[in-house]
Amino acid sequence: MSVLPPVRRDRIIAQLPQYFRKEAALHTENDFNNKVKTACQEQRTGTVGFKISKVIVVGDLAVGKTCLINRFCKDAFDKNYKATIGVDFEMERFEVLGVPFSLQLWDTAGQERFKCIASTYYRGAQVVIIVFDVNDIASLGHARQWLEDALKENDPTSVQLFLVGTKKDLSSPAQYSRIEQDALKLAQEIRAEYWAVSSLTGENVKEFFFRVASLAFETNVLAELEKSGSRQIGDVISECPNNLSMPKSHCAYF
Ligand SMILES: Nc1nc2c(ncn2[C@@H]2O[C@H](COP(=O)(O)OP(=O)(O)OP(=O)(O)O)[C@@H](O)[C@H]2O)c(=O)[nH]1
Ligand SMILES: [Mg+2]
Repeated sequence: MSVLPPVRRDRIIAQLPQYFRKEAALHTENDFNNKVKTACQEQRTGTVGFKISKVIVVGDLAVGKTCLINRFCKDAFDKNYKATIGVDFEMERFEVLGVPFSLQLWDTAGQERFKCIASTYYRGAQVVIIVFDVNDIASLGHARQWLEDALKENDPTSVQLFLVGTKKDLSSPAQYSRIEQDALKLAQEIRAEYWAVSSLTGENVKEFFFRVASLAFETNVLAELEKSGSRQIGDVISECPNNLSMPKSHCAYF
């Protein structure tokens, strides 16, 4: 039997990391959902501790998808461009509110000729991260197409979306604030949470991935609680004679 090493100390999340911009956040609560906190304290998180959530990272070629993942996972930055061919992935293990939780980060190719291979890996994603370069308005314009492609393979109602602008270090404050207006507008329209980062300096990179891990974790725990809640109700109903659809407390049989 293989025993996993403990989660790295710098991957422990004890509090909900805050959003980047209030106008485009998946939610604006200051803390984890109370039901989630209680479930974690009482160790009622079901299978979440064994789960690996799939995250796909998509966007135009050379916008900085690989660098973003490498900055977080390896704390490294390469200034030379090496196109991703097809896909690549990294595993990241976290501990959220004392519960182990893993993200599988799929780095996909932005180049048209590799897109076909990459898109076969989109299926089963819980999180979709659409990346654009804050210095290249065209890459923001293509975000909708990337989203459409990613959602073809997934259930749009259950996917958590993030829109991330990269290479913030190359942009002047004035240039940046212009593109941010457009990015915020798009993020609101597609219901994505917006972030701007620099993989060169590391600005906001860890904060961003901690936010992704936390929101994915929270959603998983809530889904698990809902599932176990409906299972209990379902079990009780099936024990009632003559298919009487009433809760156990109201069932004359007991
Ligand atoms: N200054 C700066 N350069 C960056 C940043 N992120 C990426 N780059 C550079 O942008 C180029 C492309 O980065 P990649 O991460 O390889 O781009 P990609 O999106 O993975 O590209 P594909 O794999 O072809 O889809 C490289 O030369 C990186 O060094 C950043 O935050 N700041
Ligand atoms: Mg790449």
